[in-house]
Amino acid sequence: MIAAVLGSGAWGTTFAQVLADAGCTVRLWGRDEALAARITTEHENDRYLPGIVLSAGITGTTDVRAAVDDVDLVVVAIPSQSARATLEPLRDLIPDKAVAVSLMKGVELSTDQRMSQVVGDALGLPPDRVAVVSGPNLAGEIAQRQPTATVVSSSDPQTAALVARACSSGYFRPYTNPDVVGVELCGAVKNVIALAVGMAQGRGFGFNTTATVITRGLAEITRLGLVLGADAETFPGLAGMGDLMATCASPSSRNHTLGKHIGQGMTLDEAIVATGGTAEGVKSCRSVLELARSVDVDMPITEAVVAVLHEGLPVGEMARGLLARPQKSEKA
Ligand SMILES: NC(=O)c1ccc[n+]([C@@H]2O[C@H](COP(=O)([O-])OP(=O)(O)OC[C@H]3O[C@@H](n4cnc5c(N)ncnc54)[C@H](O)[C@@H]3O)[C@@H](O)[C@H]2O)c1
Ligand SMILES: O=P(O)(O)OC[C@H](O)CO
Repeated sequence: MIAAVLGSGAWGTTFAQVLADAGCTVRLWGRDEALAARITTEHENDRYLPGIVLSAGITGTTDVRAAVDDVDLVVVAIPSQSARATLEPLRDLIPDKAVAVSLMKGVELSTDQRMSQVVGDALGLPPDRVAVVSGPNLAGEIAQRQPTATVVSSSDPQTAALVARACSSGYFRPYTNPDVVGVELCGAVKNVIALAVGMAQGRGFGFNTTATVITRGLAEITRLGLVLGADAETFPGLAGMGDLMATCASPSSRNHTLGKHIGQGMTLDEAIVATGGTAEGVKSCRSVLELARSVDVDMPITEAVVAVLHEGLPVGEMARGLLARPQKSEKA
């Protein structure tokens, strides 16, 4: 199979490597010409994955037309809020046989759409030609070929199976799941929960607080997902609990790290610079909250993250506010 990966950041480059190791010919598109040349000739992406020797089966390019010519897979790994504008000009260039794959974990501001919806809209593809990949997939570990599993989801089982075959290797094990809504919401909202965990840890709180935020975070992801038609079995799976555990535990998670900087007293601008890379939850917390409000779902942790990052709530007030809410049943 021939794959074009759009976005030569940490995850796009790592997934290009996964595809190459699984036997695909991979064209990795990015905007930086010097970096694209180094990917092709030196087999390295020193900006995002320093120290990793990339497979010789990956060619870097800045020519998006050439990248998608006659491909079987168009894989998208750019920040969620930039996806639509980047993809729309490619609408007439996607081969009839090709399937699009979103690696992004966000919700679009202004439309509140999940990224598979944005990709389908922007490229003019029906849902059965779009898949998503989401799970406990920290790029730095996978780039070192450490073993992990993931979830490939599409409304069309054949599309999911095709993408799973394309990325399956000795260290990367995809499971398929038809619940696109659940898989994508898990990926987007766990970033918001990881921000909250980071904030708590930055304030000096310990494991009980971390476990509380993760567990109640999963409860709020589940509440939103079920109202939007997701399958309850997705949430304790790899895309749900699996990814929450990885992102909330790892110091290499950008969302977790950014939250920690905020907890330690940085402003949002300072924390973005200190973190580097894309922390999707910073923007998606707003669209997730909007989505939740549109279907009348209570998401107190998400609401608190929005209040701290975008509405001036002092981070020291966050725990007090969450714990002062009225008593309720754990199952409500
Ligand atoms: N890094 C991970 O471990 C990881 C794992 C799974 C999913 N993801 C998701 O993958 C997506 C991409 O994350 P990443 O880690 O690769 O981010 P990154 O910050 O490492 O790289 C982003 C890439 O997108 C490019 N880019 C930025 N704005 C652009 C624009 N307007 N048009 C075109 N290209 C643009 C950047 O130059 C860079 O190459 C995010 O949605 C993230 O949540 C990341
Ligand atoms: O570094 P983060 O916080 O974007 O998380 C990376 C992946 O989504 C973990 O699965």
